[in-house]
Amino acid sequence: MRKQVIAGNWKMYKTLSEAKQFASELKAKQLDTTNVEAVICAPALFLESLVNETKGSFISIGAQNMHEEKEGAFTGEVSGQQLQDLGVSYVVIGHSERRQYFNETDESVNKKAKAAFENNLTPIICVGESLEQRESNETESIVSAQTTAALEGLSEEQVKNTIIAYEPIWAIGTGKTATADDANDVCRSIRETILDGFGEEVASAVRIQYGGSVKPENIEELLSKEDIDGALVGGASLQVDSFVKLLEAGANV
Ligand SMILES: O=C(CO)COP(=O)(O)O
Repeated sequence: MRKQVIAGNWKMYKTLSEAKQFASELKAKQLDTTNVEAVICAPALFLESLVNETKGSFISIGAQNMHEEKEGAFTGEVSGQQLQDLGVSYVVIGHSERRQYFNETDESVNKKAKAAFENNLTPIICVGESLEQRESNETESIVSAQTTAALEGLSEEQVKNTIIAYEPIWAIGTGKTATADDANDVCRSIRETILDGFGEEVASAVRIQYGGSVKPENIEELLSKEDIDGALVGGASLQVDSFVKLLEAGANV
């Protein structure tokens, strides 16, 4: 059975003191995390403090982006090497907000995925269609093309250790969630794309999250589906109580 991954994507929210407060409250919770991985993907500025605050606990820390080069004259950017050195263990790559506002492309996503593995970071690679694409029945072809491009040139072992987050753009921050069956159908099609490219063993190991208005009220149904192995959560990850409920749902699948 694949272990569930519940990751909070804090986006550009919280101050450092709020972030530290969140981590210390969450760490104090008694949670059985045998069947779930808990990840907080925070603004780069908070990563070092959060790694220190959560050391030895069930919580892992992730970044929300990285640059593909190891180092260089790239003002304002953060490298995989720098993240690894801080003790960060996950990195979100190709979030739709970065594709939309910061010119992230399938090609840069692929370069970043490779750089993540070079620095022992687990990539959470985001794919997803717009409302227009969904309405013209292009969802599976778009998502499949994004997945293929993102994973190009990775080894079987690396793909097994990749997390794919299926986030339909129209469901992000809108309160609209894909139905659990629709989300599962797209997650299954992502797994089939991986099966075609990398074979059965890899496809059955890779974890595929759903993201887009996930909250305590809808997570159980989503996680009950065969091909959904966790959630990437924005708004509902910002409060400790709500994040704990999401983790409990993951632990109880
Ligand atoms: O973009 C998301 C997570 O990466 C989803 O955000 P919401 O959960 O706020 O819809």
